Amino acid sequence: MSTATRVLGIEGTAWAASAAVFDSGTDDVFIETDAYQPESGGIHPREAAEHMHDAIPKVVERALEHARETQGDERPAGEPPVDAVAFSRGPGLGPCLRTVGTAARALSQSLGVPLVGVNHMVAHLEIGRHTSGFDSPVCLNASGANAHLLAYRNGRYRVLGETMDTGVGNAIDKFTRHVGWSHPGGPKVEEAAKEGEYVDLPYVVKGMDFSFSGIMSAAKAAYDDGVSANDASGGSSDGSDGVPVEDVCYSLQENIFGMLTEVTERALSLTGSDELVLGGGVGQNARLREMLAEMCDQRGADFHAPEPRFLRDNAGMIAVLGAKMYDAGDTLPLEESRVDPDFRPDQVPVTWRTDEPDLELGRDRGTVQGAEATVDLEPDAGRATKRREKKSYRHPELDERLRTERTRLEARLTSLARRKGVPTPVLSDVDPHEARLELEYVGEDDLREALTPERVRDVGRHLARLHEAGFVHGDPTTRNVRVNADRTYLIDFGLGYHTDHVEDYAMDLHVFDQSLVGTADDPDPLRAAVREGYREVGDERVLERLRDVEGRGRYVGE
Ligand SMILES: C[C@@H](O)[C@H](NC(=O)OP(=O)(O)OC[C@H]1O[C@@H](n2cnc3c(N)ncnc32)[C@H](O)[C@@H]1O)C(=O)O
Ligand SMILES: Nc1ncnc2c1ncn2[C@@H]1O[C@H](COP(=O)(O)OP(=O)(O)OP(=O)(O)O)[C@@H](O)[C@H]1O
Ligand SMILES: [Fe+2]
Repeated sequence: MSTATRVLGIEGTAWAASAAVFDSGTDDVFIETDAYQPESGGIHPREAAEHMHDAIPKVVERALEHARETQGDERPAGEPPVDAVAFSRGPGLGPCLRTVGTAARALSQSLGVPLVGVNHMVAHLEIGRHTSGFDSPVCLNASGANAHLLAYRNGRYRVLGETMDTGVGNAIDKFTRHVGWSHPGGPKVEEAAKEGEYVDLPYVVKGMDFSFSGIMSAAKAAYDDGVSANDASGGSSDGSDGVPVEDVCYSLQENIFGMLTEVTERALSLTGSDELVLGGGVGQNARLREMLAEMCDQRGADFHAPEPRFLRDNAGMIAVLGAKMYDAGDTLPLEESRVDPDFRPDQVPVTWRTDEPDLELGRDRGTVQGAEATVDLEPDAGRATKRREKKSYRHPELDERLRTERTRLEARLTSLARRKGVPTPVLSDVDPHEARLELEYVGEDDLREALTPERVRDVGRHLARLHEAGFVHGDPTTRNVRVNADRTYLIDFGLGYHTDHVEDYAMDLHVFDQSLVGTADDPDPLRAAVREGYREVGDERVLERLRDVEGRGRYVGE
């Protein structure tokens, strides 16, 4: 008797009407996809749902035919060709999800097998874990409607960082619509970029979060009017007065993928993981893969990108995760099988993993590789020397700009913070052109290794003090706080800036919050503590805005 599990997967969250069969015995994944192609503009939810309605029965039939043909002797004729029907429950476009949900329920009934409800974004991640064989990777999901970093901890995939506005593919697609190219835009930008040169565009990261709206408006303006920070060029090759479209495409890729690579490196540094997998349709982009591979290579991490058929939306990933869930007994009663357009990956109880990774978090000595810098630590001499090394994955012009700017800012804000009563290292030397700082060695441990509610409350007070003084830290993570028996120091101010916007203050707290979620087994008491500390010193409106930031449905849609 065979112990292999066979699962039919169905995917239809947006554009891909797809069915697949996964056999855990042979590891074979058969995928049949019928893509929806809008006649003009982007994806129309109703039209897409009609496509699902027409195409799903056909792709399912072909997948089941394949299952029957390869059935072998273990499954007597007359028995169902699969053990379960797995389907994407969300996130995605409501009309599409409902159409596919109905089809999946009907199939589960007619085949007489259980239903498995899969989170599409977790499937994007798990397919990479499956094909890489990695134990506990950080995952970058770069898809159309989403962009986020996930890491497993204590029974959940935690969101370490994410887009504050649109998904990465949707951002690119909006630009290509603006220039009149057909959907999807990603491959066309990739092609055009091959002929492009670098022009300055905005670059926005906040800890492990990031935003695309500023860069996309700037890209459109550059294309329309030639408004670019270092504009010296003439007309564009296609008749408008702006920057040549190839240059905009090239620079969009350099900045957007540079941002994604930077936040990914920060997530590796924060979690202590040395494995990365990529997921989502934008992962098919060769430049993004090149940047991630180079970054991983330089920090000694392993990088895996699944083959393209597993990156873009496909039912193969739904079938593979469906089989793991089925084997764990994680099936879905019909009456609870409602779809959820806003289904977040961190809502999913991870039933199919029993292993808890042991992150090797040790006390740092000698030379430490942060996400941005190499730091020589000499506790006995009381000195830390920080160098922002060149990042070869980044365009040299952008790289130079970021390293110099951040070194200057770190020097200035580290000192300013101390004057405002927040413990920080004393600065003894700074060289912005070499991107080098010499600082006092502070604390005994990173907060990450010594998390207590008291210390976290301290951080809340410290952040409030910075905000009262009109600036943000920019990257307050549990690794950028140093602690000893009686003090809690903030370090690494390179992403800080002056601002009087409540939104920026709330984001600062949100970044710290997400790092707690990413590093603590039981983050809730700590999350409460940071708010208590903040409330003692800071403005209640910031905490109110924080609730808004958290409540924003940033998933799906444009
Ligand atoms: C919820 C679900 O419906 C959604 N699916 C989705 O976005 O489809 P996906 O196949 O993962 O990604 C499609 C996106 O991937 C982009 N894309 C495809 N090839 C690309 C390339 N070579 N370079 C850049 N982007 C590319 C497209 O422009 C499009 O925006 C999601 O996963 O967020
Ligand atoms: N002044 C200091 N005193 C003691 N330890 C320090 C000091 N500065 C840095 N470190 C240690 O080195 C690590 C990396 O430093 P830092 O955060 O400044 O670099 P980074 O590359 O910006 O890192 P990341 O982006 O990952 O936070 C810190 O987490 C801390 O453990
Ligand atoms: Fe997707």
